[in-house]
Amino acid sequence: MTEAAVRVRGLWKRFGQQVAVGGIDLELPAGRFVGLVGPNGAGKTTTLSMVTGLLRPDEGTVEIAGHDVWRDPVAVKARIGVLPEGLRLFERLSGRELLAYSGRLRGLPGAEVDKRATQLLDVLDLAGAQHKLVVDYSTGMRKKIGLAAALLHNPEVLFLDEPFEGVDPVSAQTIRGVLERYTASGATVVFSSHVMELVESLCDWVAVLAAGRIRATGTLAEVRGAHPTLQAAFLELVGAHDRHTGSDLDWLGGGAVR
Ligand SMILES: Nc1ncnc2c1ncn2[C@@H]1O[C@H](COP(=O)(O)OP(=O)(O)OP(=O)(O)O)[C@@H](O)[C@H]1O
Repeated sequence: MTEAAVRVRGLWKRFGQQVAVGGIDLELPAGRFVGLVGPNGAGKTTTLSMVTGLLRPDEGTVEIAGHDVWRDPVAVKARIGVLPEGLRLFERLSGRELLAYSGRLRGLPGAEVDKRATQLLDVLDLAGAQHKLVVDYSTGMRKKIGLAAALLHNPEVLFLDEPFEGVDPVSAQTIRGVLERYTASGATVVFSSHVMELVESLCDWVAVLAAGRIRATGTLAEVRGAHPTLQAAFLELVGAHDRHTGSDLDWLGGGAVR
């Protein structure tokens, strides 16, 4: 049994009366492609923010590769890469300058940063736009340059919050290829999504979150159980099958003006 990449115990976060994360225990195995899935407002972003040291929990602990996120932040930050939701980048740098800056900030020698940046820009199909300012990048290009910056120091664990949102199928395929290559080398990817088909096709390990609590964890096959798809299992786990489907919106559609 390999060491857990991420170990979360008793994690809580409240925003006023709102419980965003209500006591999460979670062990994410190393070397896996892990999907953190849940409906809107389930607490995925809040959980990932606490796990990566961006938001202080009210209660609970998080360890990454055996290091406590809040007691040993430098060791943790050296081992992780993060592509957060609503990624903020230095807009007035070019893509290449942004990578040079990230690499030097991580303590990599200049020549190594140059080499890795060239390779990442190439693989992510950004070589042609490397001298363009980030402010002029499209949504997909921003995700890709953010991913390159998060990978440059070769982290053990990569956290991605909705990495495919706003990304066209070609760029999504490119990102996917890079992530598959990365996990094949033994690294761990943890990404959040509410797109079940994507999680089902990419992940081999899944944690289902709803209303701030973990509803199921395990391999894709374990979480799917007897259901034909992860989507069907997910709808049952989050209790969505009970929800009304808009049958009382009797005024909607048909085009008739009343
Ligand atoms: N800074 C904040 N202040 C107040 N409430 C917050 C804050 N951040 C999150 N919340 C609330 O906490 C809950 C969990 O939000 P969170 O963004 O973690 O969910 P999510 O699963 O990432 O959702 P989505 O898929 O829609 O991005 C929601 O009810 C949200 O309104």
